[in-house]
Amino acid sequence: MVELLSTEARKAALWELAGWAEMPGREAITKTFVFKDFNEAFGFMARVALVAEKNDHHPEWKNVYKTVEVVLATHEVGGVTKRDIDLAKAMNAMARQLGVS
Ligand SMILES: C[C@H](O)[C@H](O)[C@H]1CNC2=NC(N)=NC(=O)C2=N1
Repeated sequence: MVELLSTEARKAALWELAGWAEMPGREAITKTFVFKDFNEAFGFMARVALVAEKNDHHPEWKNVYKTVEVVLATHEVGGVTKRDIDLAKAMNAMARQLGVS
């Protein structure tokens, strides 16, 4: 069973995750990505979807035109685990490949 990160571990991990923040009122991390256009935003989501399926760990996200709002938490344990940190890192890398920080 995957373990919840301690508060200090979660905060330390967030230092390394450009643009990610704790979600107010919920143990989760969140980031909003803004892309050049819808095509890039959806291309990002398609790439992330493949990684999420491979890792069996999925984001909660909302896409409006060129914006993708993402929330990551591990539902099985009701909070933030290493899986969320790893997916956030992967998302930042995939966004950077599209020229978005
Ligand atoms: C059955 C399946 O393996 C589980 O429901 C997986 C799927 N993807 C998941 N994604 C996330 N974010 N949290 C989970 O606990 C989770 N569990």
